Amino acid sequence: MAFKPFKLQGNMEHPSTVLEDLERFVVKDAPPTVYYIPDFITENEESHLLQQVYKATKTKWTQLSNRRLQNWGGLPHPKGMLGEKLPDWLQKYCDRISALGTFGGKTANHVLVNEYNPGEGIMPHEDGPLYHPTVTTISLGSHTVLDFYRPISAQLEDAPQTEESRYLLSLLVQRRSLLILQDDMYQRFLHGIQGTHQDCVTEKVANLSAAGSVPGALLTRGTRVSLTVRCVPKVTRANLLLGRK
Ligand SMILES: O=C(O)CCC(=O)C(=O)O
Ligand SMILES: [Fe+2]
Repeated sequence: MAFKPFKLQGNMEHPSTVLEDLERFVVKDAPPTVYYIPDFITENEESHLLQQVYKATKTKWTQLSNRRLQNWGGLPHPKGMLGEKLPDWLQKYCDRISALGTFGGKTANHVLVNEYNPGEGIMPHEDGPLYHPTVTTISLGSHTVLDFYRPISAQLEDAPQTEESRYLLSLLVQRRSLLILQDDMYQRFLHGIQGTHQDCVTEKVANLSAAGSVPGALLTRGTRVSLTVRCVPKVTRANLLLGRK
């Protein structure tokens, strides 16, 4: 496939118009709603973003058992996030993604940077209620496969629910793509990434053709850095926390 960077002029004054433009990127074989936009950023932007991520001081990283992360914008909290100004290199992408109408006219103010080495992943989880129910992800450096699961249900039958039995579908997320999850794919289903070195592409990958792959393909993972761009609607200012006007 010829390399054609994604072009879509976002317009914050008419976010719904732009969401209509996004319709051609809807993944139809998945529950509502997944938008998968290949080549959302150029190769130059990808290397620039990776440079910025790796410029951060060592203390900016939090090492977890199966990945490491940087948190930008503040720590989301039920009582409100104490907002921190985003660096320009992240603000630019928050603005660009928000201009697509993804956050209902609001602007993203929070970015989680996750780094996964081959063999690393993230347990199935929900992103929860602290965010506007939309998650958008830019992938850098390598593809990954994101797996979706039905929630554990209160059941009357006796069959135990395994991760395998709850498995719904997968999305192949290529480097430089933008993934947008909303509605049931945000609110209802869980998502996770298996800690493997290679992905075998199956028919359960709902965005096969958009991601330029075929069933049976074997994809070797490199180090992937993801930028998870979200909007935390409830933000507090330091003064408010200190009881000042
Ligand atoms: O790296 C990804 O694409 C997923 C990250 C994720 O699920 C999260 O940060 O909540
Ligand atoms: Fe998540």
